[in-house]
Amino acid sequence: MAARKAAVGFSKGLIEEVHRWGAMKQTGVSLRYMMEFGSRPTPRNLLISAQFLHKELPIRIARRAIELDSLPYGLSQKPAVLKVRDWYLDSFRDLRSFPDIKDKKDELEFTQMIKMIKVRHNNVVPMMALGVQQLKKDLNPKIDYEDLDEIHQFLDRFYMSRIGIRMLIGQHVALHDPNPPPDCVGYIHTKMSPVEVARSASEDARSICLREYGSSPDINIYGDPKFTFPYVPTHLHLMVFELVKNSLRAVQERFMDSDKVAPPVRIIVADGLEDVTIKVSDEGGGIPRSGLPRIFTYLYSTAKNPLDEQPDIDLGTATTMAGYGYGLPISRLYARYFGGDLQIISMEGYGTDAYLHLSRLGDSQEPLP
Ligand SMILES: Nc1ncnc2c1ncn2[C@@H]1O[C@H](COP(=O)(O)OP(=O)(O)OP(=O)(O)O)[C@@H](O)[C@H]1O
Repeated sequence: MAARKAAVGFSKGLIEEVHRWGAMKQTGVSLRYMMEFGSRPTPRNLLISAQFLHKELPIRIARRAIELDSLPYGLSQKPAVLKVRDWYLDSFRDLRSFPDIKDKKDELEFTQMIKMIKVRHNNVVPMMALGVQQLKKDLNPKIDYEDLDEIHQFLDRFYMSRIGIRMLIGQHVALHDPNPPPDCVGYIHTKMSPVEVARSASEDARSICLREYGSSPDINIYGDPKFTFPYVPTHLHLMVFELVKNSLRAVQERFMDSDKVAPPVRIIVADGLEDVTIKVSDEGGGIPRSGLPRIFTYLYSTAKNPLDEQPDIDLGTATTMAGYGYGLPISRLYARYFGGDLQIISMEGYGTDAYLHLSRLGDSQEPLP
């Protein structure tokens, strides 16, 4: 990275520091630990948490900055990717130039700073999507997507790391809330009802479907609404929303011109001892077996990237990832982040079942790419 002209504005010393920190070991945290630690947000614990982040965030960010700079096929040189890389370098510099955190005043200032870092990185996903699109334009039409597996693997690592960084920052910031909602520890709801979250995510997906098509299939949810377990509702909401949106679209497309009534999308919530599993089933015609390997990739999307036309639009408020073809791969990362997983089983000619497994124990460590 040191020799590259693109790293303009960043001193040689800083780039060397990035490499030093990028080689240090990352420390993962489990959901259970975040919950137990966060349940006592005393000034002393907030101080410990800030000191941990002061050391941990630059390590994680440095690794990403280095990787962003060594991507194959010239992806690192795409303007959108350079921009993302610069955001990572800016944040690394901000963190490293912050002095040791010794008291409450330092802690509050540090919290403000990481809050700002989180905002700086809001548009990383669409910006990287733009970079990938710029690359695809160069490589077309001879592109062999199998060769791009390296880029797919990189994006999986990159977005997984981003989920972790944003979780750590968001959690620390949220612990400062003087009046947290009942049963909430930062981002974690200690008594989250998956049925309730599935209901709310379904309603959101349904209203998008209504807006797009003028009508929408029904959604039936089966499961005990009183069953709860500790999880991050925003993560679950995002995953169920993406799955239901896909199902609604498939059913709608299949039945809108037919005189048959569209069959409902069915959501089943099962509470096992190890896993809570949420199945989203539709009769939207399924996915051909030959197409299945593609559905979890970042590189096949045919959707237009809005940034391509208006590079300066504010995506901070836009619906996340709408139309990038990122719904499934990103949802799977969210599931895996806390030790779960996402599987898609299809019956071509009939429909699709998505199995979303969430680990109930909450003691799996963050995956740290
Ligand atoms: N339930 C389903 N039935 C039929 N096809 C599906 C279903 N779920 C996903 N697919 C197929 O998999 C592709 C990838 O889905 P994914 O959610 O990752 O992206 P997308 O829906 O195209 O875009 P985005 O979610 O970003 O708006 C879809 O475009 C669709 O072709």
